[in-house]
Amino acid sequence: MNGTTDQTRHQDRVWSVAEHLDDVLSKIAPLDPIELQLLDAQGCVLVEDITAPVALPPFDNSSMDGYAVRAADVADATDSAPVTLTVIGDAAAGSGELPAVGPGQAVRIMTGAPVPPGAEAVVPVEWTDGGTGQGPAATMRAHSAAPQDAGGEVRVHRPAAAGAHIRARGSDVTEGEPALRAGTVLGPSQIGLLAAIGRGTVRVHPRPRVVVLSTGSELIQPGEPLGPGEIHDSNSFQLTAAARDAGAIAYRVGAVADDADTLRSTLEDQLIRADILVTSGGVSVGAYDVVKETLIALSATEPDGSALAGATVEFRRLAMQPGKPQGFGLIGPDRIPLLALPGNPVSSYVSFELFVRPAIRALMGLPEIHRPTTPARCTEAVASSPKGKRQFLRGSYDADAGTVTPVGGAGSHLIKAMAHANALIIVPEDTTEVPAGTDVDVVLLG
Ligand SMILES: Nc1nc2c(c(=O)[nH]1)N[C@H]1C(S)=C(S)[C@@H](COP(=O)(O)OP(=O)(O)OC[C@H]3O[C@@H](n4cnc5c(N)ncnc54)[C@H](O)[C@@H]3O)O[C@H]1N2
Ligand code: MOO
Repeated sequence: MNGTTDQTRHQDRVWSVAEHLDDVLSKIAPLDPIELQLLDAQGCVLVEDITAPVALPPFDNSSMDGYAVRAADVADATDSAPVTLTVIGDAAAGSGELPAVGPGQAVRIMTGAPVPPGAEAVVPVEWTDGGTGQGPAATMRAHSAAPQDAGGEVRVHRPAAAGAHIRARGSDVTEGEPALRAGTVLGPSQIGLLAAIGRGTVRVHPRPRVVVLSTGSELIQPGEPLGPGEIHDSNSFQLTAAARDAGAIAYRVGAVADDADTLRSTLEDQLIRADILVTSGGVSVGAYDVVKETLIALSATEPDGSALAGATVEFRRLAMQPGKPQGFGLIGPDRIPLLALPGNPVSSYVSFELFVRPAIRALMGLPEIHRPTTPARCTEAVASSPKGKRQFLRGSYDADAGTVTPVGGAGSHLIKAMAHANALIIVPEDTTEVPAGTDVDVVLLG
């Protein structure tokens, strides 16, 4: 295959945003499931149906601090004629051995403690004198200060029907019941349920490991002083943060100089820990666009067992602004997806949001892979938008007002405007201006 001719043919064609996205997603499937500890599985998609091996609650227990009693004993209790019961002991949460409650007896019981045999109801402490003999109590006295309250007598001022203030075994989950279905995204409450039914680990699609690599000989690590012509590497930070935000485990590789050998060896080194590779810069038509040069060369090489030969990365122009030049393909023996994003900071971030984020979420098997889009009234006019390109302008979306206001201009170097925006305003391909007050679609950035 003649790689250069092939690439030239692809460069003649302009791809729509949807075509490029479809191409990326068509080559991505959810990662093979693995067994993870509960907290490591947060945000991941369950791949197994989970059946509860135990009932929840596992035993009848009290929902109040009070006294476990026989219902008939307290049926006639009133403020003016309290019923006096003999306290035969305490049932605290975690109590294993419980005294049996006979006629005329009560067990002092704490919230969550098992209901002792013989008891049918719990009378809250506020409906009793708490063992003090001094009228209705507000609380129990601490066991350390008043150990005698675990015995003696209690006066009950109100009746409690059978079952009152008792949480029945299995009233939440019955043993053998389906607890969670495969496909569930594990949030805090799902993780809580899994823990409650005793699961320590679960099978999920793991979070993808995303390696972010910026390129450019002008790039300096933040914190270091700049020399002539140099700028700080912001893309690798922004993209790594975006990868994390999308749900990935992200690794940031410091900026690689515009040198083919360095780029090749860095890619080789990074492949081992990547489920997806993201590069920024070097994809345009300049004389030092090393990402494009290197990956086209590797894609023109037949697979030969070496780490990078036989890659299938294509470079193409998209009908969008920012983000026109893009590269995408598979690389390495494990056919790792690589997305080569343009270097302009807004271009790389917008490209990430549109193409890399859905790819990460597809690798996780998530049901929702795209950012939500909503209509909004544009408060200001957009004087011009390039014909034939879908433009993504930075915007400030106001959910209460249902409006969006453009932030900064269209320039793909406007880092501050991006940082002050919370949405992308979509100006369709066939729209060249947007009068103030027009309804537009906006992508909500979180
Ligand atoms: N003759 C043409 N020139 C350009 C075209 C074109 O069609 N014809 N396309 C323009 C468009 S659109 C874009 S987008 C850029 C893409 O360029 P590259 O991907 O090759 O990116 P670089 O040249 O490496 O950098 C562009 C710009 O962004 C700055 N940059 C790069 N990396 C970082 C980083 N990690 N952190 C912060 N800033 C970064 C870089 O210094 C440049 O200013 O090409 C246009 N040119
Ligand atoms: O995509 Mo370039 O992204 O228009 O600056």
